[in-house]
Amino acid sequence: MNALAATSRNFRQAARLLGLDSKLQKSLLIPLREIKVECTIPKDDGTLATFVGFRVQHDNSRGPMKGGIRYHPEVDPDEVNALAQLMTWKTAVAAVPYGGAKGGIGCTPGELSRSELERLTRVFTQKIHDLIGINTDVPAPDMGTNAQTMAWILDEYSKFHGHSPAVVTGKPIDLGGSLGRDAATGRGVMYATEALLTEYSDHFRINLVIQGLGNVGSWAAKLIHQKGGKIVAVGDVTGAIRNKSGIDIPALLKHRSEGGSLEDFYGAEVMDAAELLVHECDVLVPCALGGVLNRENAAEVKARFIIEGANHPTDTEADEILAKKGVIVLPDIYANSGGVVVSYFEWVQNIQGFMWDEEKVNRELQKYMKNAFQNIKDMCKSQNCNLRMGAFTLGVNRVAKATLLRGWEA
Ligand SMILES: NC(=O)C1=CN([C@@H]2O[C@H](COP(=O)(O)OP(=O)(O)OC[C@H]3O[C@@H](n4cnc5c(N)ncnc54)[C@H](OP(=O)(O)O)[C@@H]3O)[C@@H](O)[C@H]2O)C=CC1
Ligand SMILES: O=C(O)CCC(=O)C(=O)O
Repeated sequence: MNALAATSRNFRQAARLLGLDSKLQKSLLIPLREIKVECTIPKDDGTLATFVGFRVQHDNSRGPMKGGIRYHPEVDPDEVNALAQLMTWKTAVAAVPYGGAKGGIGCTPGELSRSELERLTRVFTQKIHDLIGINTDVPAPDMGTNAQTMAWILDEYSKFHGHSPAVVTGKPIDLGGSLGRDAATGRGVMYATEALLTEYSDHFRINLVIQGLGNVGSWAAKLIHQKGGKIVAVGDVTGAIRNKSGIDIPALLKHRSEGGSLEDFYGAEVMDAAELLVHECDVLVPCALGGVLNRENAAEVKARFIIEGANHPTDTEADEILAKKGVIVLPDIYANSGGVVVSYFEWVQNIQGFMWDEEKVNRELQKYMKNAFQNIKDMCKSQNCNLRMGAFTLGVNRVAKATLLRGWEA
């Protein structure tokens, strides 16, 4: 079952629990708009290269649509559709006044030069500029994109519409970005882990495994390590390493920032990357691709808890296998919502023309994460369901309410 089928299935299950009628279900499920554009750029060697870009705007009943832009070879319409839908439920779970969207370009960013990436981003922005905007759809970074990508979108968009910092979030601080946004998704993962462990276990005196050391994974690793969590194995696209006494995360991140690879890090031993997700640990934190937990490996997972830093890391079959094993899964639409929460703070700061200090950003983020966790738990209790369904029913219910309040008059 692909990500779209799985996400839609979770939606339908939540809608049934909530007793939503079938017409409303249909209206909530079908995206408001799907955009597909051809992006041709001259490469540095003078030859042309054509890429396909997507933006799916799923729902705007609670506010402007919001979601990242991904640059990855596996970006396809179904995946972007699923990720846009997840954003609709995520913004509702987080209680930020947004709908959901997601975009992406099918490309391998590592194979493009900086100037090729800039040209590609500008061409994509030219093709979608009249469909995004401060009050319509506000992009942000996702896999393969970063603050620099947002700066190029902001610059290109502003050529058509005048200086518009609030059209993207996750941009550089010097262009109106928010303090704390770069760390926000990883920090949110840390707060989510803390909330779950406080509920079920012995706080941060536990062993963790983290997959992905990009924006989300590296910040999550750093902040969880600071809290006393022992990270016994990590992996990225090149492989994985382990150390049962705990990896020195600051040293590892410094080593990587200086161009070092996992393989040549002295403080851990290289392990088979395929074993990472089934490595002995208490908490598994996938922070890379979708669908990494599936029927091939779910039965072998040793963790008691899974914190979904990535979007849709656990496919439907894995979800069922893990539930039977008693593994508790903290779902993506809550666990990685710290990014969009601080994106909301960034957008608010841009509109107010006022900058918050980082302490306020982090304090507010913690408040949002705590409230959402409590709301999910309440939903789990009233619906007698697991955390994923608790989050889905919470999000879907809020979007359904907003949709009904707006009315159906043509
Ligand atoms: N950025 C954000 O604010 C948010 C991101 N997310 C989700 O978090 C996940 C990660 O995003 P983000 O950190 O931004 O992305 P990045 O591009 O910054 O990092 C991705 C990481 O995943 C690793 N990776 C890629 N492919 C594989 C693979 N096959 N096996 C193992 N590791 C792999 C990369 O390895 P390498 O370092 O070697 O390239 C990198 O460490 C995505 O699912 C994204 O949708 C969710 C909410 C917000
Ligand atoms: O910060 C944002 O607007 C969205 C981040 C994102 O794409 C996500 O939460 O998956």
